Parts: sequence; C-alpha cells; structure tokens
Amino acid sequence: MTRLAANILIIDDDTDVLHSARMALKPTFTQITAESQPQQINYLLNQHEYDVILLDMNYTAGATSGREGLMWLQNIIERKPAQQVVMITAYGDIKLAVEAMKIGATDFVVKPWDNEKLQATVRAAYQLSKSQQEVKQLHEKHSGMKSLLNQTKVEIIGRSPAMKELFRMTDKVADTDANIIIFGENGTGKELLAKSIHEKSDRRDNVFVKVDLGTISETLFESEMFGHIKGSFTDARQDKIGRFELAQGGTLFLDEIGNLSLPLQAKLLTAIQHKTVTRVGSATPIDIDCRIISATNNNLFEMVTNSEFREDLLYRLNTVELSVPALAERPEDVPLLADHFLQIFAHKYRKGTLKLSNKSYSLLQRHLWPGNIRELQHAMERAVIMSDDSILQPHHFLLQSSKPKPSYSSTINLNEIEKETIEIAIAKHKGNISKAAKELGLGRTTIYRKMDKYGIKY
Ligand SMILES: Nc1ncnc2c1ncn2[C@@H]1O[C@H](COP(=O)(O)OP(=O)(O)OP(=O)(O)O)[C@@H](O)[C@H]1O
Repeated sequence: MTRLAANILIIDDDTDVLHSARMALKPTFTQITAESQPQQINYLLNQHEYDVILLDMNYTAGATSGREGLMWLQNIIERKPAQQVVMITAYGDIKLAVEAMKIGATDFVVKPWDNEKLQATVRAAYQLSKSQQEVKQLHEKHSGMKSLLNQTKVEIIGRSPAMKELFRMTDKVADTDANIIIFGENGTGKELLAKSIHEKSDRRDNVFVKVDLGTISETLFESEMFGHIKGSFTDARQDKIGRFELAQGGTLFLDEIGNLSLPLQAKLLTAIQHKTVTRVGSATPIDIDCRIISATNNNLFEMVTNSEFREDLLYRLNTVELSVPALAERPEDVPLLADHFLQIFAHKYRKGTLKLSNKSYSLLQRHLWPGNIRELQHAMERAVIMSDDSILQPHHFLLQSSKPKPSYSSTINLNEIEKETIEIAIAKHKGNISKAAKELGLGRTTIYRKMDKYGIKY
C-alpha cells in the first residue's frame, strides 16, 4: 500500500511508547517525528508544519492528572488553531479526553492501543486536516475572485432632475434588503443601477449574479437556476451549482423578467416564496439567502391584466419599484454621458485627449436615442475610432436611427437646423456637394443657394 505523504509528530516522555507508535504508523505515513520533551513543541511548530500531532497527557514522573497534556494542547491550539491533535490517554481517562476535545483535540487513543485502531485514528485526523486545508484554499480563491469581480467600480452618470430623484430613491432602499424591480427601456442603465444597489448594500462583499431570463431555454431553466446533480439527466455529467446558490449571501439580478413563461414563473415563485431550491435530481432542499433585483422593459402590470404575468410573483418581486427614465427624457445628461464615454474610448483606442465641438454637443442633444445610453455609447465609440482629429465634429457621428429632435434647452431655430444638416451631409461626403445634395433630396442649385444663404464655405 502506498504511504500517505503526511508529517506526523508524536510527543510522549516514554521512549517505549514513542518507539511503538513510530513502528505502528510507519507503514501508513511517510514522515514521523518522535519527541520525548514537550518543551520542544514551540520550537518544532515554528520549524515545521505537522498534519497530525499525537500528544500524551502526562509528562512528569508519577503524574496522572492529565493537566500537563491539556496545558500543552492549549498551547498548540493557540498557536495553530487548525492543528489536528490526537490525545494519548490512559485507560479510564474518558472524562479527560472529553475535556481535551472541548479545547480542540480532534480525537484520542487509549494506551495500550491496538495498532490498526491507532492507524485509523491518525489517518482520519490527517484526512480532516487535508479537507480543512482545501476548504481554506477554496475560500481564499473565492474571496480573491470576488475582489477581482468587484474591482470595476460602478459609475452612474447623470445630473438631470429625473436621475437625481432616482439616486435619492436608490440610496434609501439600497441597504434594506427589499426585493427591487427596475423598469426602463432597453439600454437605459437598469443593470448598472442594479449593480450600484448591490455595491451600496450590506451584501457588497458577496457576489452579484446576473441571469438573463430572456436567453435561458425552457428545458434548462431549472438546472440553470437551481442546479442539478450528476446523472439527473443525460447531459448532467457532474454536479452543478445553480444561480440561486451561486448568489448565496449576495444579489441575484433577474434581467428580462417579463420574458419568463408562465410555467417558469411558477417555479421561480416557489423558490422565492420558500427561500429554498432543490437541485434537479435531488430531494434535499437547500436554503438560499440572496436579494433579488429584477429588471424589465415590459409593463408587468399590463401583463398581469392580460394574464401573461403572475400577480403573486410580481408582488414578491416589487417590494420597491424603480424606473430609469429614457435618455430622451433627460437631454441634460447627454453631454455628461458623451464626455464620459469620450474619455473611456479615447483611452481605450489611445487617441490622446479628445473633445467634442459645440455643434457635436447640440447634435447629440437633439437626437432621440431610441437605443438610449447603449446607443450613445456605441455612437461615441464609433466616432472616436473614425476620427483623426482631436475635436469630434458632427460628421464623425452616424446617427441614423432617429431624426434630430428640437433642442429642449434652446429656442427652435429651423434655419440653424437646416444649416447644420447641410454641413453634416457635406462633411459626410467629404466635400462632394452633389452627393450631399442627393442625400438631402435637394437639387444642386438649391443646395448652393442654401450654402450661400448660411455662409457655408465650399
Ligand atoms: N447613467 C449611466 N452612466 C454611465 N454609463 C451608463 C449609464 N447608464 C447606462 N450606462 C452604460 O450603458 C450600457 C447599457 O446599460 P445597461 O446594460 O445597464 O442597460 P439596461 O437597461 O440593463 O439594458 P437592457 O435592457 O438592454 O438589458 C452599459 O454599458 C452601461 O454601463
């Protein structure tokens, strides 16, 4: 039988005992140290790591109280709380052995021992020590990964009255542990808001787990959300932890909750109601402790009226409701967000310091942004990539998805809009007036006349 690569220390003042313990353990463990003087313990612990220590109870000639052993045990546990110590006791010292276990001993063996029993006891202590080390390593890995995940700080930009009100509400509810539902059009920043709530909550040191319910298939829903055990279905080759368990202690973000079918809504409701999940193929429920933040661009109340969404689920999810306004409702935020993304992308694409021209600002502010902040983000990224100048001009932006809208902040000036539109078209076609005219649906004479009128150089 191959020996276990373990380092065992035996401490007993009786050299015969040391010898027989060494002989009994040698066939099973690779490294055995025998020590007759307990005073050497501190030195030995400083020099080596022992998987298991076998410790006698009495050292002074004639002593039988076991107090010395307990004192040395205390000393070991204080220095190394996770140390596995097996006490060597005399027959009938069970009370003492119990006292030792209370201090932190793993087990005890009674003198004179049966060799097989001694081997089994030390082996069990060794295995316990290994599992504890593994758990510790996993914990370290886990917290390392968590701090890596949390490194990217959430920054929500916005100073419009609507966003200020949202921030006020968010601060109020963040550390209440209440379930929250976030409403808002696509790309308005619902996920970002959910992350920021998590970061402001007492759960911030645990994970934020996102599930896109719009993309989880009907058949895999339970396995994804609740986990499964090996062999529970054809593809279940090993045990798998579900998202609820993964979010243990943290926040579970259920994105696109409005896309969940009615049968799956029922399954989700059961888990939330009972605060337990049962892995597919298992019969043992597992307690779950996670805060639920959901998000949707659907009107769930209307869906409830149309029997498309369960009312009881909605009321479980919406202890607090937050609404992120569409970007079109907060044009004041557009320049701020544009500058924010400009900085990010200028850095990403190593473009140095970039700025937006005044005309670009007003163009961006007039755009309707049907794709909200995500669209603005992409527009900024594209413009940074396309531009060779340090100042981004309107022609660097290709905003095709909606017609310019009148500015909210200044008086509508049709002439100005017309002038700017012509300038953008000319810039887009690199000064080719015929192409610009064609794109604008103007004749060549008309475009030249308008260019003269507005003083556009050609
Ligand atoms: N106020 C904000 N400040 C800075 N960045 C923002 C802000 N709002 C959104 N973003 C950014 O815009 C992008 C879209 O945001 P997010 O994914 O949070 O939107 P969403 O509403 O969850 O979208 P969807 O409905 O499509 O899931 C992300 O890259 C996000 O970082």
